Amino acid sequence: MIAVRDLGVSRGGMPVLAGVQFALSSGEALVLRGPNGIGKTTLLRTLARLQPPLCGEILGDVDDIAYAAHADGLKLTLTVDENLAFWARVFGGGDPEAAIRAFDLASLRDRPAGGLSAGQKRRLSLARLMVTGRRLWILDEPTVSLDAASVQLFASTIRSHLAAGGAAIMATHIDLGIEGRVLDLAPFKAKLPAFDADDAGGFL
Ligand SMILES: Nc1ncnc2c1ncn2[C@@H]1O[C@H](COP(=O)(O)OP(=O)(O)OP(=O)(O)O)[C@@H](O)[C@H]1O
Repeated sequence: MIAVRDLGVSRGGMPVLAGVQFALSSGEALVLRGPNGIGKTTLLRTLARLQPPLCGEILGDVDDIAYAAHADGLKLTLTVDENLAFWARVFGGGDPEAAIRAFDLASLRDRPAGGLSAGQKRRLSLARLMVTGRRLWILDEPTVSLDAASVQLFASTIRSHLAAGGAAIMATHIDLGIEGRVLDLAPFKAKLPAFDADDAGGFL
């Protein structure tokens, strides 16, 4: 569903990761691991084509991708129901009622998203993925703000998505109990360009 060859990514003009390679098929999950600042968000944004790669290739259809960033990206004045209906209309995808059930949102359906708690907003944001109908979910720290029960709802949604032929790439520090591969990004840390003292002129 997606394959990456010799990919280099950058942030703020600086190389962050180099030589990243992997391929992911339908039904598979890939978890990105690595310390703070290694480049998980930068890689996910690049895979979602929100920023261009520094070098290398990303193979796969961008229209397969639904991306959920750190920020929840909700329409704060719309209700839970209206948010899901909006995204279902935009993507022409899945069933909002299934998403409401999967993330236990029935009792919140008439509440404006702006009036939800952080964890409730996160549940709505993840429910949104289901109505996109997209096959490849790219998720940045999806469980932030979720309580233990909501983490289980999320894990079970991911399992169903994989079983239905979807795929997921996510950065998370917690073990979701999902069968999947782990990609440690530490070995792909980009080397900074060598410092040339001659170029520093009279500044040293
Ligand atoms: N807005 C920015 N401008 C410039 N550099 C940035 C910016 N945001 C992040 N960086 C730098 O880019 C590098 C990669 O950051 P990134 O957010 O991708 O890491 P991460 O692995 O997702 O980190 P975390 O686990 O803390 O979320 C880091 O060295 C970081 O300092």
